[in-house]
Amino acid sequence: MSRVGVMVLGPAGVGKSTFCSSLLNHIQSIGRRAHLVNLDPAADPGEYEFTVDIRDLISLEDVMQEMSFGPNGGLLYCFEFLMSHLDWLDEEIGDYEDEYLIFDCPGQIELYTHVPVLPALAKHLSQNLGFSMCAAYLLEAPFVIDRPKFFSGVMSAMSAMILLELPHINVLSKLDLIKDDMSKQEIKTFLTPDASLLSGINTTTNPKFYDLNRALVELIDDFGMVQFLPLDSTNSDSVAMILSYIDDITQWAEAQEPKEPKDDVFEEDKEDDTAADMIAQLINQD
Ligand SMILES: Nc1nc2c(ncn2[C@@H]2O[C@H](COP(=O)(O)OP(=O)(O)OP(=O)(O)O)[C@@H](O)[C@H]2O)c(=O)[nH]1
Ligand SMILES: [Mg+2]
Repeated sequence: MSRVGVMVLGPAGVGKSTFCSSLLNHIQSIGRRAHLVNLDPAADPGEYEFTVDIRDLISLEDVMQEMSFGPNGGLLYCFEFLMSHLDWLDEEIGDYEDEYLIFDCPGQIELYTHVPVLPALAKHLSQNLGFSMCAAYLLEAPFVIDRPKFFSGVMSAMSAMILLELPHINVLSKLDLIKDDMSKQEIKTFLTPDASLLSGINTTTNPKFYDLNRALVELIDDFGMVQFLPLDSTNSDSVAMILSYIDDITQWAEAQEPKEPKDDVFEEDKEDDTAADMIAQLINQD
């Protein structure tokens, strides 16, 4: 028996809620159980059907009206309020077993870079409620194909990875919007960033930043943990491929009924092939 929690993170508008909904639909379509948990106190009312919704506890609109906070201060207040009412969350989450809970998070970047509320929440879910937690950090492809923006996105992804200390995948969303306009090789450079990015970024920045560019590229290369999975939320195969990675890092399969060792090996090989095929197909590779 196990329960998995996926925190879907990333800057504003990158496609988090769309991905959460596509992931939910896909998990349900393959006969598994999943639920959406909304952690965005400013989400549009009625856009998606959430099983658990922070707006039932506190909404940003009320906080801004009653406490005279602005949107960012109000959001932090909402999270602090949630952290001091975790018994509410525990009760709402209940006793789901063998299920996925998909946490749709707000797009305010400070939540992933230096405010410690999300790490504290993730810790509560894993240590006190027994969730196998992971993070999916989204950056949108049309934004990050501009090299300097790609670097700022990668730094924010690394920052979330370090702050949250969770098993982590990075996702390059909205790939459908760029894949016809870029070469396969270029897209691959963004999916698996390495030292070859340096020449690309130097052509678009002032020479006085070359040393900084080199230091950043070396940091990303040395860190060696930044890779992106391609996502087109309208393509169910793409969502299936990302789910196979989430299953892997949360050890979903291991927690299910034991299988014959021979079957296990076969299934693992098959899954790896499917993921590699899918990535190649999404970036139009042979
Ligand atoms: N073409 C394309 N558009 C997408 C994709 N995913 C999301 N979008 C669009 O991008 C816009 C923002 O999507 P959301 O899912 O609301 O993004 P979000 O990250 O939840 O936004 P915030 O919660 O405001 O931070 C919407 O218009 C979506 O339809 C995708 O894979 N491809
Ligand atoms: Mg959203």
